[in-house]
Amino acid sequence: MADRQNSTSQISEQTWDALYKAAAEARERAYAPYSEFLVGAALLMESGDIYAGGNVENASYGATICAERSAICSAVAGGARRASALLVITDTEQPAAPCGICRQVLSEFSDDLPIMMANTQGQRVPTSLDALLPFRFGKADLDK
Ligand SMILES: O=c1ccn([C@H]2C[C@H](O)[C@@H](CO)O2)c(=O)[nH]1
Ligand SMILES: [Zn+2]
Repeated sequence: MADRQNSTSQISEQTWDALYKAAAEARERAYAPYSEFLVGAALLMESGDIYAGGNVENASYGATICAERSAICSAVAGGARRASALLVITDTEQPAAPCGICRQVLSEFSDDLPIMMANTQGQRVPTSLDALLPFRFGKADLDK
């Protein structure tokens, strides 16, 4: 298993800055009229391209799509598959972590994924998918 604390250091500060900017812009465009909790996410893909997304809520609350999954859908639609880094931004005192559903969806498109949890004040907390989702269920588990 990859280093739980420091996989974010594999990504340059310049790249994290680019991801922060993309995620913050996507957050501004999030559609969250019900919770008014705007979230932005930006993914660096192995291609080098960055894809971002905001949360997209629905009057049928359970149909809501989180920012992280919105970014994944955008990346897949753009032809990208493997993710190298994720930054998530919220307007909270402490940066918030991706929800459980998003952790599972991110797992489909990455091995260990360096993750930066950020807030609009500019705080950044490093973590990784290995730390947030140990003992993952994946494609290999479907082999009978
Ligand atoms: O990691 C998370 C957690 C929540 N949300 C969204 C879903 C919903 O629109 C709002 C409140 O839960 O925040 C995300 O986008 N990502
Ligand atoms: Zn989520």
